[in-house]
Amino acid sequence: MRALKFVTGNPNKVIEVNAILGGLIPVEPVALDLPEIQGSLEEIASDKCRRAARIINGPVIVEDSALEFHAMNRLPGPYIKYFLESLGNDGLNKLLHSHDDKSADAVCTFAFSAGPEAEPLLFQGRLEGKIVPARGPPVFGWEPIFEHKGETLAEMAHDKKNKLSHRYQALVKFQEWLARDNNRLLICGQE
Ligand SMILES: O=c1nc[nH]c2c1ncn2[C@H]1C[C@H](O)[C@@H](COP(=O)(O)OP(=O)(O)OP(=O)(O)O)O1
Ligand SMILES: [Mg+2]
Repeated sequence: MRALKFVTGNPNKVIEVNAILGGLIPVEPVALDLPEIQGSLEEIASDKCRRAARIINGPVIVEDSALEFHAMNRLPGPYIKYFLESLGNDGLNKLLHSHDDKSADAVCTFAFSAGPEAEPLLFQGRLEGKIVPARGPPVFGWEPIFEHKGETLAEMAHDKKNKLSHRYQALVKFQEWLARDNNRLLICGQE
């Protein structure tokens, strides 16, 4: 089977995507941190995917992750990476100090393109939670401050995160699409 290229600068995403897809299709990471436009989650993921398809010149996936604070009209949203780099998990908590509503959504938008001429297809997943002072190992991004049903993502066992996360929800939709028609065969060829 041909491997499907996954263009991302984030090794933690690669680990999770491989764990979630569990060998259904072979995924080959391409370590590139592509530029990201401003816009809706869908516009950002589609644009990143078009850039990736031009570079790879063949089938490719990318994903964009957002963190939406309900009290802040869903900001930082797709700009969470820069907020996290500038403010840290502690600073992200402080943004919500004056708000009673600490609820937040983690959103993952996967985009697949068959090649440079093709329009990207989008698969989005969402996980509800709330922003709390950091708990658990600070290994991956904002995991320590995103609590879902009493546990932060950093405290949660990896197996468990990978069966309920925003990334999992998005990949369920991608797997449904792969299972339809001959889509998987089209991308990966014969076994
Ligand atoms: O499950 C997650 N749990 C905790 N943190 C997470 C998660 N997923 C993404 N993150 C962080 C990484 C980055 O700080 C930001 C998303 O930004 P985002 O542009 O999508 O990721 P990135 O630039 O690291 O990699 P890429 O090259 O695929 O764009 O949220
Ligand atoms: Mg990025």
